[in-house]
Amino acid sequence: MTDSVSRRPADPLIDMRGVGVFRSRRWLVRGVDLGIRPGEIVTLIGPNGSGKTTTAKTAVGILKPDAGHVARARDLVVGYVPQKLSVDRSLPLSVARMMTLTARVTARTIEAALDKVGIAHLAKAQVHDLSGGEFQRALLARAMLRRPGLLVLDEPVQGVDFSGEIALYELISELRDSEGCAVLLISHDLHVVMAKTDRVICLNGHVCCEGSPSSVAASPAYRQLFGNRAAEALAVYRHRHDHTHLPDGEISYSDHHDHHDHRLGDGPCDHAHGRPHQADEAGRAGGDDETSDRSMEHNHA
Ligand SMILES: Nc1ncnc2c1ncn2[C@@H]1O[C@H](COP(=O)(O)OP(=O)(O)OP(=O)(O)O)[C@@H](O)[C@H]1O
Repeated sequence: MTDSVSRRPADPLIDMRGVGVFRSRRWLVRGVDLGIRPGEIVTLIGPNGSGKTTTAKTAVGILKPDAGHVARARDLVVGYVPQKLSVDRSLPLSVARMMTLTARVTARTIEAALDKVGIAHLAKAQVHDLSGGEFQRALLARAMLRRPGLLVLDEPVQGVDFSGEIALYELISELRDSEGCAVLLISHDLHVVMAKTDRVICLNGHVCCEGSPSSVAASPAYRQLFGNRAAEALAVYRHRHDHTHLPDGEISYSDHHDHHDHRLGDGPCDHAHGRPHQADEAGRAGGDDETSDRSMEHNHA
């Protein structure tokens, strides 16, 4: 069920409760709670196929949930940059022209939008000549033309090298500040993206855990993994995986709770009640740690 609600300033832009998406006789995601407030940067992380794109698409209304409830602010404008884009980069197409494919805008508006993302000088360049980072910036500029209240970026650093990744995340954070939009980011990059993220949600068919990156970045375990230099600029998220994913999408908890109740909230996470794990202020998550194992694989620092 999907609702649209009129919004007071503090209300969430998106509020998903117990959302499930069922396709091809299985739950792609199940029991997902996700809230996005105005101006917030929320990052969805998780392994391939863990349901990040499915969750984001359901959040913005591209997919209809088969269970649960999604409420969206009635006046919400979404700028969505998908993971795969239908722009054929081999066709002759200038950057400025690409900007007009999804919106009727003046040359001046295009120039201003490209300027905001630092590629005003590339307006006449061919899309197929752009570097990975420049292309992502052009896509960002295009999405911003709608003046979105929520910018959704599915893997925005594809084809971008490590220093380009950092610059792009910085740009996303600057855009949030200058344009006042919330951002929903999807990323594999556990370590880089989180320095610019307010809240991280780890997905694996359901919400495994969530928390603030700063609490995690302060963790001694993180410094041990990535070193002090990395800790200053980057952050990683650790969590205790204390449950088993059953084939039917249900979650079995080691503490005998065989159904889950993954409520989003600001308070501490109580695993005894089957809620997603939340790192404490010192970033201690304890237990076995598959997320930080993955983050080690992604560490280019
Ligand atoms: N329409 C569909 N019908 C059946 N299965 C689907 C459909 N869409 C996605 N899936 C499957 O659902 C799972 C979750 O897909 P999704 O794209 O949401 O994952 P993801 O976490 O974004 O993955 P990645 O990091 O690889 O992009 C995958 O196993 C995918 O193959």
